[in-house]
Amino acid sequence: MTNQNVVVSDAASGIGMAIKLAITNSVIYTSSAQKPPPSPGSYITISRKFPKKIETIETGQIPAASKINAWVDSMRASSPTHVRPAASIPDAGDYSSWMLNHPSAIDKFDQIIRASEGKQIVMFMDYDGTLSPIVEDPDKAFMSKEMRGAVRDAARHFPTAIVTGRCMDKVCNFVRLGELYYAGSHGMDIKGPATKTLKYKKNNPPMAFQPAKEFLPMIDEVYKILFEKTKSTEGALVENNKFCLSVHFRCVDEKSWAALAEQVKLVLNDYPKLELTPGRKVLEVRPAIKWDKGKALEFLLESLGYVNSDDVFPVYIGDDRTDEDAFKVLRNRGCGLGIIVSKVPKETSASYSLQEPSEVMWFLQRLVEWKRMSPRGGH
Ligand SMILES: O=P(O)(O)OC[C@H]1O[C@H](O[C@H]2O[C@H](CO)[C@@H](O)[C@H](O)[C@H]2O)[C@H](O)[C@@H](O)[C@@H]1O
Repeated sequence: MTNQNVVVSDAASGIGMAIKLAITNSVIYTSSAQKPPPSPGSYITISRKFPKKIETIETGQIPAASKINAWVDSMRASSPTHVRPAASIPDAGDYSSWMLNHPSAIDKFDQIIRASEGKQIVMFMDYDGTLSPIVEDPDKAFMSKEMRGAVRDAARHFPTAIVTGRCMDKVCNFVRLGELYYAGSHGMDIKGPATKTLKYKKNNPPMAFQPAKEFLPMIDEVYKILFEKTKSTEGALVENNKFCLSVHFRCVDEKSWAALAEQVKLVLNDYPKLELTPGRKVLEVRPAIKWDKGKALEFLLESLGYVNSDDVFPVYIGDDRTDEDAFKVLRNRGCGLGIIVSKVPKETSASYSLQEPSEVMWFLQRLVEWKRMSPRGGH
């Protein structure tokens, strides 16, 4: 284990202790020794539970062929267009028994509302495959006007965050709603709403957090190398998501997947501080630090002042493997719930399911309608 990638440090430690994070140019200093002079209004006070430092993860060396095959299988399995026999999904069982364990969040809407009683609902949503349908060209993954309206309405009543693998600029361009919290690059680029005052909160202090800032030059370097190495593979696409990269396989002939994955891994062998994770017909290159969508969810909850699990009911909706980190956090905290967006049985820590983005929209609309009708009139 190496500590070279530590970007957050804290002279004082202690669970649940209130600290002040000084935000300067999106760098967070948590030790008074390192802090630049305070400027008014540039602090957020959060009750912290975070590690003193964000540790790196050992990524190991050249993977065996079995690992490449596992990635390829995983990418194939998470494809919505790939028809698979239920028996090929380990431990998932068939669809109906899977649905017993992960019932529709629409069918169980009343049950969900009862569970949230007396608590502040906080909405977390993934972008691709959750708010926008999966399409071949990542630059054309637009969300519909109706979906934008549903998310806007949700944000009027509940703190609402988008947690995505996309870089901040891209997701903001797609969503175009200033009243949301955003966690781009798989939670490695967090910012609060541009809108000054929201209904559910009197003050919205400026918020920003970039725990992998020091990886920027490395990510840029690897982007250029991967771009060069993969350009001869028809259909391959490397997307720069600022703190992460996505190598897209969706338009590559499946027969070439293993070779492409091998090529990517060979490049990564020279960068042990980066790791590879499979997604929906994509291999994600990420800094090997202990920070993910689950940590981003915890950070946002605590920044919003919801330290106590009894006061808050976080709802996280997502469709991808990277969303599992957030589902696990909710499961372990024993508060709120995870909703997986999937038409097929999947191994998941989510407790409910929705089939596709149109159902996500419906769920959001129903939630807003319920809030409007509730006795406290949307508070
Ligand atoms: O965390 P997310 O918001 O789900 O982002 C994960 C990746 O999503 C995008 O890729 C996926 O959607 C594309 C557009 O529909 C699709 O072409 C691709 O096959 C999917 O993997 C995005 O392009 C990636 O950068 C994100 O990391």
